[in-house]
Amino acid sequence: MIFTRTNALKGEITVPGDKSISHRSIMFGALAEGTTRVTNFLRGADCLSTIDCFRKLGIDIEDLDSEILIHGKGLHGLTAPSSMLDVGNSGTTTRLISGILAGQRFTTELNGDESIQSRPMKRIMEPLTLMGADITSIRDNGCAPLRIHGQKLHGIAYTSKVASAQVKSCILLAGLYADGTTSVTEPYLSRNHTEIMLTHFGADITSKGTTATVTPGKDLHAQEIIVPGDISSAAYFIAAALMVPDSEILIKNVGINPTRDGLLRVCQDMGADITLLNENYGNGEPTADLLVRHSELHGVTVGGSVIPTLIDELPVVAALACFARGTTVIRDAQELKVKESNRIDVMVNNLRAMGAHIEGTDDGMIIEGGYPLHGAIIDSHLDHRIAMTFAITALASDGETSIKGADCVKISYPGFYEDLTRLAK
Ligand SMILES: O=C(O)C1=C[C@@H](OP(=O)(O)O)[C@@H](O)[C@H](O)C1
Ligand SMILES: C=C(OP(=O)(O)O)C(=O)O
Repeated sequence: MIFTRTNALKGEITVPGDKSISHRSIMFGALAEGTTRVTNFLRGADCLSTIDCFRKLGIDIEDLDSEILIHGKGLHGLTAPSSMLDVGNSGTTTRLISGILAGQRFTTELNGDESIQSRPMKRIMEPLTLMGADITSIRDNGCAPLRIHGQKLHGIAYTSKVASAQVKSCILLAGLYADGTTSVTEPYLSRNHTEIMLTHFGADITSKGTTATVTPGKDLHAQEIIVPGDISSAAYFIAAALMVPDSEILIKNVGINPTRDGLLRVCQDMGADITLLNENYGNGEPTADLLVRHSELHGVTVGGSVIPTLIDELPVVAALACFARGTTVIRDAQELKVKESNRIDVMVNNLRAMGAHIEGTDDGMIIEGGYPLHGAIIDSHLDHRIAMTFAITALASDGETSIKGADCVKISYPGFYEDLTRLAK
C-alpha cells in the first residue's frame, strides 16, 4: 500500500471500540450467569479470536450487528473444547484465557500464529504454577502452544517483575477459582480494565496502589456493556493531526482511563494542542471527545510509571519525536521487544529508512527530531501498530512510502485506511 504527503486533516471521526475492553466483555460475559449485551464491540481479528475460543468452550455468542449477546453459563459452565483453541495473533486472548482455563475441570490446548508462538508465556506459567496449575509449553520453549490441565487452585500473593495487565488479569482470573484470596503487585500500575469490569460483574476485587486483590466465592452476573472508543486507535489520528500543518480534528467518544491516557499527557508535554470535551463516564470507564490541532512540538523524556499507560502508543511517540524540536528519549520500555514484533528494532530500522536520526537502546529509543522524513519501503513485520504508525508518518513526509503487509491493521482496526482517507482528503 502506498502513502504520500497530504493536506491538512479536517473533520470528525469516531474510532472503533477498545480492544482490551472488548476482549474482557466476552470473557467475563461467558463466566457470568445470564445474557451480557455488548455494544460498540471491536470486530478486529484479535477480539474475534476471543469469541471463537469461547464458542469452542461451549458458550453461545450471537453477533447481531448492533450488539453482541453472550449467553453466559456461570463460573463453572465452560465445557471441554473438541479441538485446540486458536488465539490467532492475540497476546491478550492467550494470557487471559490461560488464567481461566487453569481452574477448569478439563484439559485444553491452545496455539496461535507465528508471532504468538514466539511471545513469552513463562510470565504467566510461573504464577499459575505457584497457584497449583498444570500448564506446559508443548515445545518446552516458554511459548505457545500451551497445554493446560485444569486443577484446584490456591490463592497466592504474587509480585510481578513486569507491569503487565495481561499477567495481572491472568492471575486475577485464576484467582476466581482459587481456595483463598489472590493478590498481584506490579512495579507500576498497568491498565485496570479487568479490575473495573470484574467488579461490575459482581466479583470481589480491591485495588490499592499497584496491588489488585481478588477474593473468590462471588458469582458473576450478566451486564450491559458499552465499549468506549479505543485510545490506542485514536493515537494514529492524534499524531497525524499534530504532524500535518493546519490540521484540526475531533475524535469522538475516546476512552481516557488514566491507566491508558499516557499518550495525551506525553503529547501535551511535547507542546501539543489537545482539548478534552464532553467528558463522560460509563461502566466505570471515563470517555471524552478529543479536539486535536497541529502543533509545534519539542522533545521530551518518556519513562517510568507512564510507560504502561501508553505501551502500545510508543511507536507513535517515536514517529512524533521525528517532528519535534530537540531530543526525545524513551526509556524503561523493554516490553516493546516482546510485542507482535520487536517494536524497538522495527521502529528504528523503518524510521531510519525514512531519514530519521534515531538510535535503539536496551530499553527504548533516542530520537533527534527536526530532520525532514522521506518515503521508503516499510516492513510492517505484520504488526498492526507498525503499519498504522507508518501510514500516518507518510502523510507528513516527502515522496512515496510503501508499507509491506499493510493488511495486518485488521487485527485491531479493520477500517483504518478508509477512516484515514476520509480525514486526509
Ligand atoms: O491487557 C490488555 O488488554 C493489554 C495489555 C498490554 O499488554 P501487556 O500486559 O503485555 O503489557 C497491551 O500491550 C495489549 O495490547 C493489551
Ligand atoms: C500488544 C498488543 O496486543 P496483544 O498483546 O493482545 O497481542 C497490541 O495490540 O499492540
